[in-house]
Amino acid sequence: MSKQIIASTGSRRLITRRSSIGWALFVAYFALAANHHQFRSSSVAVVAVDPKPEHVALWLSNLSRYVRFRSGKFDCLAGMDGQGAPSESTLATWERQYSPSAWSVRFQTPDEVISHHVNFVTSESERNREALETSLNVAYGSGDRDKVDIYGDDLPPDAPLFVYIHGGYWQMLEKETSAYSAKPLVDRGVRVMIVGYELCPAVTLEELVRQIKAAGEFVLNYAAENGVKHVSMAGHSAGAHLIQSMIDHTFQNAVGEEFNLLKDVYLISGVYNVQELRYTKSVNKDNLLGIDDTNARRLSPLFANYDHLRSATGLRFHVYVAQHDSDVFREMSTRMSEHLKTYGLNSELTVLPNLDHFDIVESLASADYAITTAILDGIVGSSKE
Ligand SMILES: N[C@@H](CC(=O)c1ccccc1NC=O)C(=O)O
Repeated sequence: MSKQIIASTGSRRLITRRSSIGWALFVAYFALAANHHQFRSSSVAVVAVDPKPEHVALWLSNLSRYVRFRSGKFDCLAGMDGQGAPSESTLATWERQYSPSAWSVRFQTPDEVISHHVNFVTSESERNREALETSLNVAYGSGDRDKVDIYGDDLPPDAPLFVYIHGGYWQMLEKETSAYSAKPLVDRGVRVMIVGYELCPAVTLEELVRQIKAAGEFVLNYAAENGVKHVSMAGHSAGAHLIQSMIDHTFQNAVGEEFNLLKDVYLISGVYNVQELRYTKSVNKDNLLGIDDTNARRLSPLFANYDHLRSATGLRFHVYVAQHDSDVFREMSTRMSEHLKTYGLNSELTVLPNLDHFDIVESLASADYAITTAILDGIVGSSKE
């Protein structure tokens, strides 16, 4: 007994020295873990781990960014404001994180994922045009693509309205191939409107946001004129970005009372931060989106103010992301939902298992799919209130 006491007293200095070494190791481990954390949940700041000495400063800056993030003082996802272009390895990470087709586990190659998606959405949309009563190319603006297609036009004029804004990084796809959700909804009494819009680079992203606001005004006017009580709006990927950009303070003011007809917003695998996209060749070759240091943050819904929506009674956000979306996409959705909640808004995040960035919307062609039933439940739920 006394021997043990003597032994422990005698080794106290050693213990103290050991614990300093322990602390040093702990701090070093934490620095690496923080960097690794940023690598994984990379919308915080995607910086690939690189042991070169010039990256030590970057690690330290990432560590401080991580600490600021954990303490709630972090306010910029990319952390790129005023920091210039990313390193080559960081950019390579971003290219992959922002290439949804690289994350699908359904096919061997990203090209196969995309070509399957395009084939699927094209044939489903064609089928729906044949099967359903339509009113096509109803103009909301003067441009060639400033038009909507209406499905289920034989339903009563005041039938609930579902509006869909397709994705494709603001540069691909079109309303004609984006009507795959129509049948299960029309079959249950919901009129479906698929929004067309001009693509980049024919317009800049900034112009496109203005255009989508015109589409939104058109939709809500249409609803008001036809006695529609419930409008739901869904956007996929770039389309979710467009919805979140549309519903700003000016839009709400311009639309007036009719804004309150918008009840449910479905944000599916959305892009909510375009800052890193300034640099990615896969998305923004030759800056086809027209984003730069002056507008990238303003065009990123994650940094937008949604305080005005507190007055929008009964508005609910349903944020969905796929298990097989990339880290950046999952992080963006998580933070979008949290961001909305900070304004006291009703928002719920759902990570859908066994789906990727593409079948998360392809599945809207099925009546028993989680998002399809949520859309229908949202309408039935609202009518009971
Ligand atoms: N080049 C992209 C394509 C893409 O992201 C995409 C394709 C179709 C519909 C939505 C997409 N993503 C965002 O809008 C990819 O690698 O997956």
